[in-house]
Amino acid sequence: MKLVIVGVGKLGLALLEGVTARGVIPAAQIGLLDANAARVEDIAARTGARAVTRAHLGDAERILVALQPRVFPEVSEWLARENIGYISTMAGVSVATLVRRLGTQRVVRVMPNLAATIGRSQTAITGPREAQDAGDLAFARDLFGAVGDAYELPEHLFNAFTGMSASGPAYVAVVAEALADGGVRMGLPRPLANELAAKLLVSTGELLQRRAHPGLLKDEVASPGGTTIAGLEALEAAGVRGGLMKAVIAATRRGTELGHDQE
Ligand SMILES: NC(=O)C1=CN([C@@H]2O[C@H](COP(=O)(O)OP(=O)(O)OC[C@H]3O[C@@H](n4cnc5c(N)ncnc54)[C@H](OP(=O)(O)O)[C@@H]3O)[C@@H](O)[C@H]2O)C=CC1
Ligand SMILES: O=C(O)[C@@H]1CCC=N1
Repeated sequence: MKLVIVGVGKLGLALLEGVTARGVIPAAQIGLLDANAARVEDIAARTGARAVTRAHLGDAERILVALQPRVFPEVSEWLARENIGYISTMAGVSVATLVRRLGTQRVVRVMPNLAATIGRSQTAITGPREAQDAGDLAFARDLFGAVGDAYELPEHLFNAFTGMSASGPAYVAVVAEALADGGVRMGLPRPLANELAAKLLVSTGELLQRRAHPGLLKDEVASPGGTTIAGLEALEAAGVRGGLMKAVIAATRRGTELGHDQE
């Protein structure tokens, strides 16, 4: 097997779907291992990947660890194998901790996001020299490059990347929900409001990619004395900018805490 995914939860499944949809690795060469065996059997039947047990782990070329950080100390006791490269998506868990608990330098720390499922993840990647020499870093670059954009990032920036980009879909979903709530408050039917909110985020994202600065788009929309500037005034009064900045700061700090917990 080219890859075994250990922990087929929300992210593990998103990666599996993204990878198999793009044919990066044939589904039959991907193993799946999770605490919930029935769920994995289901996913295996649906995707063509193989449900495996701990006994199969030695057959893997590489293992992708997509577990919650809190279970890693216990799982690492049976996960460690010789001659296997590991790729970890666990928030906060450092390369040093991975190396110590897995007993190998062949570790790659990555931080994708749920958009992997549609091939639009932004994934940070780092790893030590041994992971580079063994081809593990190149493997991760190819894998995550196939399900979005891969960025090699110094490890000291990983928690900031996590707090902004990996947690980001949740913040943006809250923005979408709140916009739709505003529309409903002003009389729009809920299905229409939800659809408009989702489309606004997609179209605005595409417009932003064409402009040098988000402020330019904001200025083009806001007419003097018009509706938008009145809305923007309300946003500033509610402290929305500071709130979003604080969300990234809090999530980054939480990443640091999670890392200390698993050392
Ligand atoms: N969700 C996201 O958007 C992102 C998550 N991450 C990181 O990826 C990791 C996974 O996140 P996410 O997918 O959301 O988490 P989930 O809780 O959805 O997935 C973890 C999976 O691991 C399973 N599991 C728990 N204990 C064991 C065990 N002992 N052996 C095998 N499987 C086990 C869980 O089963 P059960 O539910 O039955 O306990 C679950 O299916 C986390 O470390 C997170 O920090 C990184 C980027 C984005
Ligand atoms: O909330 C979390 O801890 C994980 C890491 C980034 C996104 N989800």
